[in-house]
Formats: sequence, structure tokens, C-alpha cells
Amino acid sequence: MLTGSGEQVAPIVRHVHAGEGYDAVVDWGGLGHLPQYLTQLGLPPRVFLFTDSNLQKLYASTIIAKLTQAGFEPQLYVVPAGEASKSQQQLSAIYDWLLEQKAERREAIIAFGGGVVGDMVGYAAATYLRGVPLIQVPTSLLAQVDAAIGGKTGINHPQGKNLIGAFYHPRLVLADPATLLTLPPRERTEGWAEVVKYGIILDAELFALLEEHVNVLSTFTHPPVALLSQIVARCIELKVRVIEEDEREQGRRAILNYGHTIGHALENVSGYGEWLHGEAVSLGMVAAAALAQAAGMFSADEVLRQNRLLKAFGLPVVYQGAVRAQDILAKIQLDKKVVGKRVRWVMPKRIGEVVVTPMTDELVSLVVTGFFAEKRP
Ligand SMILES: NC(=O)c1ccc[n+]([C@@H]2O[C@H](COP(=O)([O-])OP(=O)(O)OC[C@H]3O[C@@H](n4cnc5c(N)ncnc54)[C@H](O)[C@@H]3O)[C@@H](O)[C@H]2O)c1
Ligand SMILES: O=C(O)C(=O)C[C@@H](O)[C@H](O)[C@H](O)COP(=O)(O)O
Ligand SMILES: [Zn+2]
Repeated sequence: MLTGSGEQVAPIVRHVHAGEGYDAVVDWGGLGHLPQYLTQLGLPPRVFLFTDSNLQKLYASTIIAKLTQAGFEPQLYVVPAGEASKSQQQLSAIYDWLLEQKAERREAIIAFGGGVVGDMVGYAAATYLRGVPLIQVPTSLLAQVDAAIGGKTGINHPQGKNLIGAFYHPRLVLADPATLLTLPPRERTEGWAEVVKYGIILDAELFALLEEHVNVLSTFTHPPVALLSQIVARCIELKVRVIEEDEREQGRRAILNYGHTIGHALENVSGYGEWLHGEAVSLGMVAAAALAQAAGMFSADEVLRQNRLLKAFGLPVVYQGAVRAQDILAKIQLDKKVVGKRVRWVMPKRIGEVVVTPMTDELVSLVVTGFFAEKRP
């Protein structure tokens, strides 16, 4: 594909050995070829296109026109943008609409959007008629590098993040990094948290690459087309390797949850949507690194390196707000990694390597209390 900057970027395809087996494709400008990608899957012409209210304005008419020209019959459903939509009420409204449409078992659902649309619509696809074909077309950085990959779908519960859901793999993931050019700055920034996460948990080289290019990556003034596609593809590769080994998080997959124990608790306690997922994960990684350092597992130098990179991307590294440490400590008991009532923490040992381990309640309490001590902006 020839991009606006004149750079040539060939599509990068990773076949994923999970679910029924499917391709995760990174294709700059690939959204324009969505009908061709769908045609290759041999789907019936009627497709159910789900997106959110922001993306509808930017992309819906173009996608619908392209699909229609190619002989598809797209039916559009729009959810309100934002984390609050990942709810039982929205899900229920989706089922009602699919039933009104008399959607059939072989007809596909397309989740076009960020992680909110991907998770919720993915769960609807997993459960409607016990499962219909799902196509993930992630449009946010966070969804392209993480949410659309690996088959976790679900919604939030008032008590905790993603507590209701299913593992359900799509028939295709089509990530077009050109869509990232319309992402607002805050939403672009939050996506880098999950990219930094991959560096810490699995890939010291990726971490160093991010350190080298953070200025150009964080501003997007001159979108680094090839580099961006390569980073998205690298993150997909790293995640796919983990999920191919441990699809349903019986063990190793838990490493992908680095920073999420506190991050998810913060998202819930502060009210879904106040902190974007990536922002909460950034703070969660800072707190987790502090915990690992306090336990003598992670060096002060590496903690500094992690936090410096997060900050350079414009991510929060100091908690400023009104949440109380005791509420976070209570909420982490509902973390999905709890086994035998013990929270298991993803703890960095060095950049590129983590372990999953319980930590003492005393140390957790000390670090979390210090982290959420009242700080005003
Ligand atoms: N399933 C998983 O493995 C997984 C992994 C990571 C995160 N998640 C979930 O993903 C969600 C966060 O995803 P997110 O950060 O993408 O949030 P999101 O879906 O709310 O998208 C962020 C915002 O960006 C807008 N947006 C998205 N793409 C755009 C584009 N190309 N142009 C303009 N605006 C665009 C959306 O309308 C929204 O307002 C959380 O619910 C999180 O729990 C799931
Ligand atoms: O795919 C995974 O596994 C992850 O942990 C990726 C996370 O970035 C993501 O936020 C995921 O939704 C969290 O899963 P959960 O099981 O903790 O809800
Ligand atoms: Zn996440």
C-alpha cells in the first residue's frame, strides 16, 4: 500500500492458531479493502456492522458504500462512545436489535471500533444464537495492539471490569493503522500504555525502540507510517505467541495483565470512563513496578526507565484524584487472577521479563496506600 507520506507498506499477516484459526492482518489503508477480505471468508451478503457514535460520523457512510458496492447488505448499529457502554443494558439492546433483524447463525457481525466496541460486540457475537461469525476491525491503537487480539470478549459489571464475558475468537482481525490518524490525542496516548506493557513483559528490544522513537510516535505530526505498522504487527505477534500457548489464561497468559490489577480497580472505583483503560494501566504499571521494587525484585533504575517512557508518551505516572487506597485494596480482591483468595501479581524482574506471584498483604497495602495518598493536581 502506498501511504499519504509516500512510504510503501506491505500488509503483514499473522495466522493465529486459536479458535477456528484466522488471520490477524495489519494493512495500512486496508479498510478500503474490507469487502475483499470479507468475500474471501465466504460470508452471506447481510452483515451487521457495529460501531460507536464517534466512529459513525467519521467512517460509517464510506464503509457502508464500499460494502454495498461489493454486493454486501450492511445493517448499521451504533452504540454511544465510551467505556460506560460496555454494560448489560447495551448488550441487551444489541440482542433485541439482532432479533428484530432476524439475524441468522451464518451472518457475520463486524465490530468496527476501539476496545469497547470490540469487547462488547465480540461478546454479543459469542452468545447470540450461541455464536455467530465475528470480524474485528479495530480502530484505536489500543484495540489494534491488544483488545482485538486473543479472543477475550465481555462487558463490565458494576462490581468490576470485564467480569462477564467469554473467550471467542473472530474469523478475521483487520487492523488498518491509517485509521489511527483520526484518533484524538488523549485516545492515541492511552494506547501506548499497552505497547509499553509488551516491552516490559516480553520484549526489551521493543522497549528500547520505543525509547528511541518516543517523540515521533507520541506526536504524530509526521506519522511514522512504516514504524507504526511494524509496532502494531510486533505487538500482535507477541500477544499471539502467548495466547497460542495459553488461550484461556490457565497460566502464562496472565502476564498480559501487567498493570491491570490496580488499573482495573481504579477504572471501577473511579466510575467507568473517568480514566481511559490505557491511562489506568499506566498508573497500574507504575504501582506494580513500585511493588516489585519494594520486594527487591526490580531495580530502581529499571523502574525509572519504565516510568520515564510512560511519561514521555504523555501517560499518567502519578495518581492525582480522589480515589481512596482502601477502596482499591478492597476491589483488587475481585481480580480475575485471584486463586484461593490470593491475588497473583504480574511482577517485573527486568525489562522484558515478568513473573506471576502472590505478594504479602503488608507490602501491597504499604505500596498502594503510598501510591493513592491524596495528591491534588
Ligand atoms: N479484549 C482484550 O483483550 C482487551 C485488551 C485491552 C483492552 N480491552 C478493553 O478495551 C477497552 C478500551 O479500548 P479503547 O481504548 O480502544 O477504548 P474505546 O473503544 O472507548 O475507544 C477510545 C475512544 O476513541 C474513539 N476512537 C476509536 N477509534 C477511533 C478512530 N480511528 N478515530 C477517531 N476516534 C476513534 C472511540 O470513539 C472512543 O471515544 C476497555 O474496555 C478495555 O477493557 C480489552
Ligand atoms: O488479553 C489478555 O489476556 C489481557 O490481559 C490483555 C489486557 O490488556 C486486557 O485489558 C484484557 O481485557 C484484560 O483481561 P481481564 O481478564 O483482566 O479482564
Ligand atoms: Zn488492557
